[in-house]
Amino acid sequence: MYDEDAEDQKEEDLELVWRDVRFEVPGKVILDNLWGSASAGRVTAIMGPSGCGKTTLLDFLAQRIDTKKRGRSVSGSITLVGAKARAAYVQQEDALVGVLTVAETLAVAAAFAGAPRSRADELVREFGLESAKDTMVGTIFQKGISGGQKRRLSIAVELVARPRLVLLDEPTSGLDSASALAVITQLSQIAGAIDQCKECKRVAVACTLHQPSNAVWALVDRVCFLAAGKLVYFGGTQAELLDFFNRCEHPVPQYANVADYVLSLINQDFPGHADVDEIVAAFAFDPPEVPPQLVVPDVTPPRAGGFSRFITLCGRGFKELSRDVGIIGVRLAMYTMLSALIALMFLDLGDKKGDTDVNARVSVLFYVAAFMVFMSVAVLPFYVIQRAVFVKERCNGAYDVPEYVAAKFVVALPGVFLIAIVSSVLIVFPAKLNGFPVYFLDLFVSLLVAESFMAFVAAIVPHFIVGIALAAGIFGFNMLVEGFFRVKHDIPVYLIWGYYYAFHTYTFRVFMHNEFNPISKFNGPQFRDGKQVLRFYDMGNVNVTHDFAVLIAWIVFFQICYTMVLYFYHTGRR
Ligand SMILES: Nc1ncnc2c1ncn2[C@@H]1O[C@H](COP(=O)(O)OP(=O)(O)OP(=O)(O)O)[C@@H](O)[C@H]1O
Repeated sequence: MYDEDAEDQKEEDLELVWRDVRFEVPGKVILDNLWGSASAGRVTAIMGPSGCGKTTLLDFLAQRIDTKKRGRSVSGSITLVGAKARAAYVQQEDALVGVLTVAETLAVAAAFAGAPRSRADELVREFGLESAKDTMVGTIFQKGISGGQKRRLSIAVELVARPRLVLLDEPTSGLDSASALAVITQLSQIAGAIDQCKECKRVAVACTLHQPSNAVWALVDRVCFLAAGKLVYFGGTQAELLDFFNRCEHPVPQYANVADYVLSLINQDFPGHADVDEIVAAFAFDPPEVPPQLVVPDVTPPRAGGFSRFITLCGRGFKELSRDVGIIGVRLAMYTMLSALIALMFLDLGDKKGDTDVNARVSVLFYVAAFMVFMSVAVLPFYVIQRAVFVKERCNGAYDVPEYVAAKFVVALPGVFLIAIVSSVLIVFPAKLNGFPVYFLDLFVSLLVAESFMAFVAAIVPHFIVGIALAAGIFGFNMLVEGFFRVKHDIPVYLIWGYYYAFHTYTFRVFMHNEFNPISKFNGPQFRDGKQVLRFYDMGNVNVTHDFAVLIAWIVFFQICYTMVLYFYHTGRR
């Protein structure tokens, strides 16, 4: 976005000017030679009927259009005149961490930005969020603050770093008229730096708006009306506007809501609209001359150091983990219940030495390697839900991809450890299986592979339902070829690659080796000792260290894939 050069910080006001903006996708011109500006101290509204290109224009101004996509043509200039400035973009959808309170959300935003904690308290007051300060934002399990409070919080989060240019997409969408007025009043005050601190400077605010009430309209200083991607009007909201529509022979009726009137004139989706092309042509207005200095490189917003951002991410992640029953509580309950049932099913198995007991041991180990690992799919929806927050924060420059991935991995460790230890204790001791430490470590590392795989899958799928289907399919295949249903030398040659590729194979082999290698005697006619069982399953030469190394390599591989997908595909550019 827009850069701030501290050395060159000028005191004068700034103005963002856009000219000749054109955006075309195959078969459609979405923005057609638009111009306009947003200047400090003013609220500029971008308005027009649904689908006219408001969000696209805002995305263009925020440099969030993916110009490299095939078939697209994007042109036009954005010029920042006057002081160099830092920009903030508030997207239409609220992407907030549900289990944090309002105060915590702002404190985390302040920590990412390297701003003092007092800045968070200031914003709580400025945005009228004091009564909801200690209330959670809200999750699918727990109702939190209201929609209006969420909107205000989303805006406040982006203002932590005191941007000089604020772009907002539909800041009043879904709000009742009183809340909408409160939000625009706040933005108007920020624009004019009214009642603000002495280091506050005037701010340029540009936002898209739908149907403003008269009270909201009175707070808008300039308006840019669009229709089907074309500029219908840009200028003041009072005499200048009335004058223009008078000249076009569409005078605004006395006492009418001006915005409603203009919107109904230019909305070509319904009958009763004016000849929009005529109005567009009538708006023959020369764009203002723009001084030559251009300041539009990518912005790196002010932020704390990399390690500090990583610590903030870990702190927030642990809070999420401890508060969101869905992430770990439900999974822990599932694993505990299932492990207890396994223990009941295979009670004292270690004391029994018949052939059917060999079968029971192999079965329980296969079941744990296959199904207990499979249950990791439960975490996938949470990764997908968290993605929206990641994209917003990354796009707004709060942190970079590597620290996010590293923090997510660190945060996952205690939960996976807890699940693995609870499950291992509940199964190994009642069933009297061998080698608790290796059994536990195998389950722990395998669950981490599955967790890393889920993170990767969650990053590549459009929706978690697709992710669950994809992960279930791949896990199903892995189970098929891991050496239980058919021992390695019986797997058809065209599927043997699956045996080596499936990480389940290595989990199962370590379990088997750990269980059967120490058993010196079986009573059955088929098996005399554990080594014979291992040979039967083509696992006589298993090297536990090698298999652990393969599992760890899978963790690293999936984490790298996860990082790459986030880096290249979740840029926030549309
Ligand atoms: N990448 C794209 N490819 C194809 N069409 C697009 C693309 N981006 C936007 N559009 C189309 O361009 C038009 C303008 O979209 P935009 O979201 O900017 O409208 P809007 O004015 O913000 O609408 P609303 O008020 O309903 O949110 C829409 O018809 C949309 O479908």
